[in-house]
Amino acid sequence: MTGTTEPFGARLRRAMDERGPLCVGIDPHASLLAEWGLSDDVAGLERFSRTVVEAVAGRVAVLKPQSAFFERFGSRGVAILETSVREAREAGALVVMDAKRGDIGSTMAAYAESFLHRDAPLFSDALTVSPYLGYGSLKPAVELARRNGAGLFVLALTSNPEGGEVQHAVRADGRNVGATMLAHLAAENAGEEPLGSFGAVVGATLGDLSSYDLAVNGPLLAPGIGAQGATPADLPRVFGGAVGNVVPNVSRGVLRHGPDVTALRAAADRFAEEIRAAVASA
Ligand SMILES: O=C(O)c1cc(=O)[nH]c(=O)n1[C@@H]1O[C@H](COP(=O)(O)O)[C@@H](O)[C@H]1O
Repeated sequence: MTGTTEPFGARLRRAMDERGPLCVGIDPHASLLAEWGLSDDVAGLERFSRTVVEAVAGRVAVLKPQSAFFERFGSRGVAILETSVREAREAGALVVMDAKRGDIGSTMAAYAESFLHRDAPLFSDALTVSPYLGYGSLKPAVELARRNGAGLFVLALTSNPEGGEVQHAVRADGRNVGATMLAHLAAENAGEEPLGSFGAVVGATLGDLSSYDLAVNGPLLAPGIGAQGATPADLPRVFGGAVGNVVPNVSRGVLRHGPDVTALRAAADRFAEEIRAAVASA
């Protein structure tokens, strides 16, 4: 299969192999707009996003716009998000929309239509979703993603210290909630080659995860490198044998080098090289 009907997992595997697995976040924090000498308004947002796309969309596998920073500006911010998604995809990057959606099934279907329907203005290659209304509540998103060659990243073991109170909670069967989400994803991706389209979010900050079965036959989006303290060198220790399926995300660690396009590119290239070396050493 070719084009957008080819499953996300296959497209992602190819992009990771060709470009390396780095995912750069487009996170236009107000503080970064200020550091870049931009105004905290729609014009500043547009300049910021355009610059990031121009700098890295032609060289990294994945760009991950964080929707909240665009929604902050209302409909005009969302219009810029639409443009960023389109331009990043045109430049050859896959786009993971970081909107962390999650709701009861019927409403989840509408969220899925917003990001995973090919005719939607915000159609993205994949979407981050929260399974904490129950993994089954995500079913409409799973089904629409499958039909459209898109993917999901399900929050399983998040990078923030507060996540443990939910994700480490132990169920009656002795398995914790995060591990349960990983097991659902492994079932979703069973038999898919070269890689399933349903990934987990697993923080790079979490230390040794050897008690978890990370072999979900899908990508593992790993935020936490850079500003949250993890480094590329941590990846083999944290992810063990699953490190080859890890998509490490760096947002502020790259973005703080802007607004100069060359400096942003150089920062992304440095992370990409450190990640390549770390994965190769595993
Ligand atoms: O889903 C995510 O991307 C995500 C999950 C998670 O567990 N932790 C986490 O930091 N993120 C996102 O990853 C990005 C991390 O940004 P930096 O800390 O600046 O690299 C932000 O956009 C977060 O919203």
